[in-house]
Amino acid sequence: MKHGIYYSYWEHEWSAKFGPYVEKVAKLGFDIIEVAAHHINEYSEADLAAIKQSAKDNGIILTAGIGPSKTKNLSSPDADVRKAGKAFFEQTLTNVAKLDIKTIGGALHSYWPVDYSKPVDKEGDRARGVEGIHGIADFANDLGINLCIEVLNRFENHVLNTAAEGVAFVTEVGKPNVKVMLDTFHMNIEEDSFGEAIRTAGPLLGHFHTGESNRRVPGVGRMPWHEIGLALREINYTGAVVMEPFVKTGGTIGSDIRVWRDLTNGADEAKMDEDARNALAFSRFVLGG
Ligand SMILES: O=C(CO)[C@H](O)[C@H](O)[C@H](O)CO
Ligand SMILES: [Mn+2]
Repeated sequence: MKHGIYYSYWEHEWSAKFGPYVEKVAKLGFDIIEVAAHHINEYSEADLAAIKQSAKDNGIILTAGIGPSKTKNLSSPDADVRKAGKAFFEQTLTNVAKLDIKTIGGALHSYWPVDYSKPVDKEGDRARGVEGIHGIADFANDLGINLCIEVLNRFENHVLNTAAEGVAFVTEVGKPNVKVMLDTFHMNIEEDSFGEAIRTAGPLLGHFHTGESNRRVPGVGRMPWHEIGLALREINYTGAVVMEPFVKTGGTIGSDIRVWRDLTNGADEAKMDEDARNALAFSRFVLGG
């Protein structure tokens, strides 16, 4: 098991440059940095080459996260949007591969966060989502990338809210590089049992996000970490465990994540770093790896 952190912990915008964080997370002791792929198509070839080299020099693996915008929604009822989504993913995956990234996770099958001022068509969106993911899976596979379909809570997405729904979706897609992704923050809202949800995903679990129920770093709240660690060991999970803390107000990240109060307790960057380092030690101990 390898442990990582989403660099957005320190940032306010998904567009924030992730290059400088490679060295920072290495110094904190992480194995992985997760980067936002939302704006990767704006990086130059030279930028991508430099980041890849920095990861190599620092012994860091990169993974990618993405919340596709409404205009790139693979499950949209509008065929032009689906087409734009496919083109966007092909370009994004091509650039992601330049960083040797083997895992991209998020609401790849839909868009995020969902606009609930419009009527919801769960069945239709799900069917088009299966088709959309099926349509980009081989492209990703040829680049050596796994598509990890994130199960989100009801307030952020309607298509997949439970591990069981994630497993049914991924099974229907039926491609070896399309996997289920779970996140303890979302599971805490939707699942009856953390252990059971992880066992339900079993060998299909491709990526795992962690955070407390208020999205603070693992180890400071009331998440049942021992139960989660036992279940991950039971299914012999050897993939990435990426903590995804969101503690700062402001910017697009603050508003997309609905962070309306300072969850850092006024921490400066040094204290944020220390919190991340402590959360990593806690995660290695309780979850393994
Ligand atoms: O858990 C999440 C959203 O609540 C997601 O992992 C990411 O934050 C989102 O896809 C943006 O990268
Ligand atoms: Mn997540």
